[in-house]
Amino acid sequence: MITITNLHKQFGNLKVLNGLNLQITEAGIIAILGPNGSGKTTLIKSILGMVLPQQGEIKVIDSKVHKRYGYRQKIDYLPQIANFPSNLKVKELIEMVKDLRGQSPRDKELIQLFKLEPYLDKKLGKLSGGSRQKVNLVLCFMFDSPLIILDEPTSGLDPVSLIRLRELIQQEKEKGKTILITSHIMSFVEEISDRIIFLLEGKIYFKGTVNDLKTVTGEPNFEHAIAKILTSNHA
Ligand SMILES: Nc1ncnc2c1ncn2[C@@H]1O[C@H](COP(=O)(O)OP(=O)(O)OP(=O)(O)O)[C@@H](O)[C@H]1O
Repeated sequence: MITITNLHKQFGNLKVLNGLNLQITEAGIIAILGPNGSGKTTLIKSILGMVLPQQGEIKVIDSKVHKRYGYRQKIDYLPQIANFPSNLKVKELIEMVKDLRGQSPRDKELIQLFKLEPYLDKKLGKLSGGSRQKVNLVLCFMFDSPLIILDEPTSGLDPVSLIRLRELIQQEKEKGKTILITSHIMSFVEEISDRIIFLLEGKIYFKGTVNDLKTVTGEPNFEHAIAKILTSNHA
């Protein structure tokens, strides 16, 4: 599904990705973890062709991504920060995205799931952070793509919405999709992930299951296992 070879990305003097190699061949839920600033979003944006690396090759669903964007039709993406036009109403934005994408959407079901009906006539600039995130989720899950990339999907959600999101992600996984996800909520990552990828110093430091990480670090608690990697590497 995704093959990344020798990926280098720096912003000015700051080396963020430094010869990163990654292969994702199996479907399922894969969490991309790492400390703040370790390059999770940069990696995701490189996969999406939104960040152009200095060196390296990325293939997604058998297409090389360099300056070709057709493959994005096969990806549903939830950005970490959604810059919605503040004067647009929720329903107007949803309609606009539906027109742009031109695929059959399932917006109604998702609006119901996240209880967004009372907000459809409200302007996006007037919504709370959590409600904006729910709109972001509706836009992302509205289409039926084989690859889903979620950058901090849990951001701002209340516990009930978190449970609904978790169920939704599980349902998408059961359809045989590949789902990449970043989150700083370790309990969410532990519950949902089939595999984790840990980024450190511009490379993949660890790849395996949550249980593999616990074994390798000798820490039965997931949060402590992550902390052990960070403290032993002075990250
Ligand atoms: N467009 C840019 N211009 C300059 N520096 C950038 C740019 N985008 C990212 N960076 C820098 O690259 C580094 C990696 O950023 P990135 O957002 O990929 O990290 P992250 O692992 O997703 O962090 P977080 O956990 O805080 O979301 C950071 O130091 C960031 O400031």
